[in-house]
Amino acid sequence: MSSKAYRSTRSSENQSLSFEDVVMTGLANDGGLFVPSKIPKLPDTFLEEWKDFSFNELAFNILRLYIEESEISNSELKDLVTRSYSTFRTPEVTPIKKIDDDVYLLELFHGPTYAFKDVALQFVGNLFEFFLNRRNSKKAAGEPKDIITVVGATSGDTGSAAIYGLRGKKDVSVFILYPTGRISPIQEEQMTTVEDANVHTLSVKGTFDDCQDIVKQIFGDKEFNEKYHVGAVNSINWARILAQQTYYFYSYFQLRKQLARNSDKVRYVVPSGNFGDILAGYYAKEMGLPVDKLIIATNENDILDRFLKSGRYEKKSGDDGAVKATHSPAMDILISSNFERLLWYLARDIAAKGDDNKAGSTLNDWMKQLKETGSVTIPDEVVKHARITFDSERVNNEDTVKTIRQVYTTSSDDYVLDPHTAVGVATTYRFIAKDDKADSIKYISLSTAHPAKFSDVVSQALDSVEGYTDFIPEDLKQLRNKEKRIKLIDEASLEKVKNAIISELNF
Ligand SMILES: Cc1ncc(COP(=O)(O)O)c(C=O)c1O
Ligand SMILES: N[C@@H](CCOP(=O)(O)O)C(=O)O
Repeated sequence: MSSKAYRSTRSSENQSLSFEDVVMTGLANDGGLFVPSKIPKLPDTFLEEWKDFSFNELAFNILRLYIEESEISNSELKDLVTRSYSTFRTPEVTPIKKIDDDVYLLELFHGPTYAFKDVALQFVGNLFEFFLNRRNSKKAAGEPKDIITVVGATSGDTGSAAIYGLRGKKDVSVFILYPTGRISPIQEEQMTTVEDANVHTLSVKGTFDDCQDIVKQIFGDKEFNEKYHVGAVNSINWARILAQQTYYFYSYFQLRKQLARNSDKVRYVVPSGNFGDILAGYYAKEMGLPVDKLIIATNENDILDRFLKSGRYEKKSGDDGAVKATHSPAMDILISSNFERLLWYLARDIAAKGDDNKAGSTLNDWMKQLKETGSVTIPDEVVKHARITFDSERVNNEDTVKTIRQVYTTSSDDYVLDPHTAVGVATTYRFIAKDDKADSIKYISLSTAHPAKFSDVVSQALDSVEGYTDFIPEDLKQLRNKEKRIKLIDEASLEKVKNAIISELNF
């Protein structure tokens, strides 16, 4: 099987789907996520040959390993990459920033919506347009055109990044569900002030998990899907995970250049919720990028940290089992959808001894158990295997605030972290405290959003520090003066969301 052919994590039959199929379908109709069963290997010479590549050149080369040339030619792919990253505020797209001798931040917030999601969603927006244009240009006059109705769930950042990636695109409508009152005011303004007629925001009374669940149910609704051609912008869409791999490579080479040596081990620390961002790092490592460890940093919604420590994947948080509202709200998630992709590889390589189809049926059983009982215990040998690559920590609100203050007061340039990034940096410092000093280890901690998006928490951390004044980029400040368009859905109900979508589409 080629690395450019895809299958569902829940299928126990041979499957070989194209990149276009998986991008445009989003979620498999058996409820599984699409994966390339074979992860491509980097060319032997990549460390030397790719080290001076620009962000765009690296992105092109990585994407090429996963997409057939017969689907997207070299010149088309180069054009998609160039257009996607021309919207960033820095030519480096995702620069790294040294905050002390052992810690570097990977700044992923230089795109249009100031969040790491832009790296993938600028590309995904252009991909949807590319595939739709090509399909529609082949239609005879009078034949109905292909359209896509994107339905996404957000805990704050995916929504605006998707909207900015898709606004005004021909034949695309976008519906974004977000939990009422559980996103920051700027995030809400970013999503609801966009005037393009193809953009719709639905504020749903419930949690992010309710919104994500409704989105997945909409994908499973055959009749609705056939009529409206539902598309995904969440990281259930493989193109999101693929595009997020680029910055692991780019940051690795930037670090090597700054250190001017190759001897140190490199670890990535990733503030995690839906497990998409760190999963991109897993692919990069499996492809051959020399990464020592991938470290999951969770807030108090800690399903991932609990899994690595106990082997039990269990949907609960806090004493009452409900999702906690934390200082890093974009990670207030009980079930991490992309974890299923990692479990598939672990099941295939360990429990199913390399058999793709057996891995599909194992995964299906695990996911059924999780749905029916709220938890699943994964076999020991599988968990042990996961621990070779992954480690984890859980960071509470107090430590999040402390870390923002610590980095601001100790950095030479008064550096301000956003609270999600602070969860990662707090985790990084805990690992440094327990490191084996015989080894030289460098940490790249992912900085996933601009602090201005979460100014309440940042103010809580820094208002009492002498000399601190908050900084909000001018374009974000301007949003306050714009009119908001919000449709309230007063219950987390599939029917109510579907009806809202249908009535907006027919308006
Ligand atoms: C700012 C921020 N940091 C971290 C995360 C967690 O990333 P992931 O859901 O890919 O694990 C999110 C949400 O996706 C986010 O918006
Ligand atoms: N934190 C996310 C939640 C959705 O995750 P996704 O990566 O699957 O789109 C957000 O900000 O919306």
